[in-house]
Amino acid sequence: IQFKNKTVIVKHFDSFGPEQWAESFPIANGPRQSPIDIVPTQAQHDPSLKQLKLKYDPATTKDILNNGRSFQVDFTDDDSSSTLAGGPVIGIYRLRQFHFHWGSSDDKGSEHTIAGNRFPCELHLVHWNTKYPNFGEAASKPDGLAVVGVFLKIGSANPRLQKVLDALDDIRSKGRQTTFSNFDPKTLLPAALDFWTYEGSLTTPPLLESVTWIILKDPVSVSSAQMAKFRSLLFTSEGEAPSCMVDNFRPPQPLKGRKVRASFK
Ligand SMILES: CCCCCCc1ccc(S(N)(=O)=O)cc1
Ligand SMILES: [Zn+2]
Repeated sequence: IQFKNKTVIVKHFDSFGPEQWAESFPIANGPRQSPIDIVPTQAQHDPSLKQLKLKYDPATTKDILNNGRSFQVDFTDDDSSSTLAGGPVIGIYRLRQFHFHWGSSDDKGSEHTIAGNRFPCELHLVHWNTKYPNFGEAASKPDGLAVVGVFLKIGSANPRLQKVLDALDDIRSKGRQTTFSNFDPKTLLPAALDFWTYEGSLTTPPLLESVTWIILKDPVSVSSAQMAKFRSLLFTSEGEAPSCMVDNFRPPQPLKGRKVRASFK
């Protein structure tokens, strides 16, 4: 908030897109920002990368929330019932939440792109390193977070998404939250867990450079009708002039010399 000749200028991230974030978060122009454009021919196959080990317990599902930027399904993370290990990471990372990014039309929406190709939607499964006491602490460490990214491409309706999409009616507006239980995020993943990996950041403020990104090569399907359901959410709270929650993706950022490794040939 700035006071200028007695008028108040209030800046919210939500009403200021990615181009303005650097004003409040200089790290927006940092050396390891996300997302990036992945160029498969320039990724280096690393045979030393381990197999990705994802172990999710549906009983850790806590709730589903519209946070005004996306919607997320939260998981209890006070024990290691739902974890990520192997792949590029050392140690055990606990699942905290998953959320999505999508466009106002099917030709855009993903944050990462593949050789310039955009997908209509991208799923992020957010995990934190158990060498730190909690998510908030981990979020500020260079090896604190690991996010698995999954592309969604237009095709047949995805039955695995339906339980999530059916809950959206209860969380249309910012700040709305409802119970959500017994969900296995593994059902949202493709059959093969081949991935690209690189060191990056959160893709929304505070843009902290604490994320080991693990982007799955194979997309999962979503139908255009299901995409319309995502677009029925609102950025705005009840009582505010409604604004459809669409285009909540940050565009690709400069690679700045980083190497992208592939787990597959
Ligand atoms: C100390 C508070 C940090 C809150 C960080 C919330 C957040 C989580 C994941 C992502 S994303 N899109 O990179 O997966 C962005 C933001
Ligand atoms: Zn995200």
